[in-house]
Amino acid sequence: MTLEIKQVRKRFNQHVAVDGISVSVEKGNMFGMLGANGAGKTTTFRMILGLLEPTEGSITWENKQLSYKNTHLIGYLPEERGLYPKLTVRDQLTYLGKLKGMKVQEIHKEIKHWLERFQVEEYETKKVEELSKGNQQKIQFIAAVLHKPELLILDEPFSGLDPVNSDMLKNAVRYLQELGTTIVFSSHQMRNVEEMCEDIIMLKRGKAVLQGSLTDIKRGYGIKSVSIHADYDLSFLASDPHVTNLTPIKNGVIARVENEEAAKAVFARVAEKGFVRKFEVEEPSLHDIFIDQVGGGANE
Ligand SMILES: Nc1ncnc2c1ncn2[C@@H]1O[C@H](COP(=O)(O)OP(=O)(O)OP(=O)(O)O)[C@@H](O)[C@H]1O
Repeated sequence: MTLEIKQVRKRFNQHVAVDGISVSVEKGNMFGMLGANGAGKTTTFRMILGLLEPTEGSITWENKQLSYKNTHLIGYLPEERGLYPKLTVRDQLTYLGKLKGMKVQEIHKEIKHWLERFQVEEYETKKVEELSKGNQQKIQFIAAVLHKPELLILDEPFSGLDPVNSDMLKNAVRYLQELGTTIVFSSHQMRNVEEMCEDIIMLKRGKAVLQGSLTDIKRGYGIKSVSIHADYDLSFLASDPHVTNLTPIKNGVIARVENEEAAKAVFARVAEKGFVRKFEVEEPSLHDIFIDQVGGGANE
């Protein structure tokens, strides 16, 4: 394991923001941290970065205690973006690269590479304040990865980006993962997490309510979504004891059931009524699981 968070608690006066979480992330993995607003994600990131001290527990990177002095190892895209508006993109990135101990020549090589990758070469000599919000976000991302960190922490990296820029950033994150970077990110957009992460933790008021491989979580999660198409009215399923929620769709319904046994019982019922055109049991989406576990707050 590379990043090891063991039984970490963080208390602010009487308020427990993170309540005994343990997380292990292997080298080169992409790990998703989920939770509603105020669940404790940013506090956990700040503890990983050594900006906050855990009240209890430990955080290690390759078995060594992490501290703010390890910043060359870590890249961080904070949730609250902050660049110097009056500086040009090149001066800004050069300044930040120097803080990470990079040589100017190396910094300029990396700046060129990243500006080209993000198709914003023409902004190199522009002031940050002249850039759109989405383009500022790309620059801030570059600032986080310029020094080729081993561990990359991204707090809501895709928020506020249009679909094209969001894909561009996702590809950049995948590219860094291929180079061996360990990546931890938070997102309220469940689809992004489904697309990108192998393992996740879902926090609720500082506690882990779900944790592990995304595939196992989905497979093992009781609730299933059943898509049913038939030529007759399926609204009678709304009162079926096995159906917890029924949504009409074109040509049929989506029924939520607790488990496979319930799905079988529903199938028997609809088959009894007549010909079933489609009966498909799907794993729940991460969005469904989030709503079920955390009770709202996922922005899709
Ligand atoms: N410095 C602080 N002092 C006191 N309370 C704090 C401090 N920082 C965070 N908290 C509290 O800790 C809890 C967790 O906050 P945190 O910012 O970690 O949540 P989050 O999961 O990142 O939320 P969001 O999705 O809104 O960014 C919140 O209740 C917050 O008010």
